[in-house]
Amino acid sequence: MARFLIVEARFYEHLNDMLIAGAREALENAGHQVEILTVPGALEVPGAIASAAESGRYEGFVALGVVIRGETFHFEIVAGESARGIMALTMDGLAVGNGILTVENEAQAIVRADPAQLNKGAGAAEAALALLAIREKFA
Ligand SMILES: Nc1c(NC[C@H](O)[C@H](O)[C@H](O)CO)[nH]c(=O)[nH]c1=O
Ligand SMILES: CC(=O)[C@@H](O)COP(=O)(O)O
Repeated sequence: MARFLIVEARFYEHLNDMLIAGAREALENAGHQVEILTVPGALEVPGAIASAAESGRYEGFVALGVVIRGETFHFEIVAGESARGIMALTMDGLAVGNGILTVENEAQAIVRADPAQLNKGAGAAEAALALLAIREKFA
């Protein structure tokens, strides 16, 4: 049993609830413990994971959120920088699955977040599980 922290950017509540449901189910079905930490937006996710990792309380992390393209360049900043921050944590050796959707519209997000459709929350949880297994293999 490992302890996982889901860090969710609660920018689009209804979409996040679906991502969380998928991720939680995947982790709990695999026998792991899950806690949830909520931050305002995708840009806060990497920093929150970094702070939680310092506590030493968690073996793995799942980043969840939705970034939907608006009218300005802001989309590129939020989507790119959140992914860059999460990748930096991964390269530092943390087991982090990235389930922050970066989409053109809400319809694309629903298909991807819905556990009955593409279930990207579970996909991110499975990625975190895979990285944790690799960490343990080379420990
Ligand atoms: N536009 C979206 C954001 N923007 C907010 C930022 O993530 C951040 O919270 C703010 O700039 C304060 O630092 N966040 C999302 O998760 N999704 C979006 O579509
Ligand atoms: C992440 C975004 O791009 C979005 O929410 C911001 O929208 P806008 O570019 O229309 O200000």
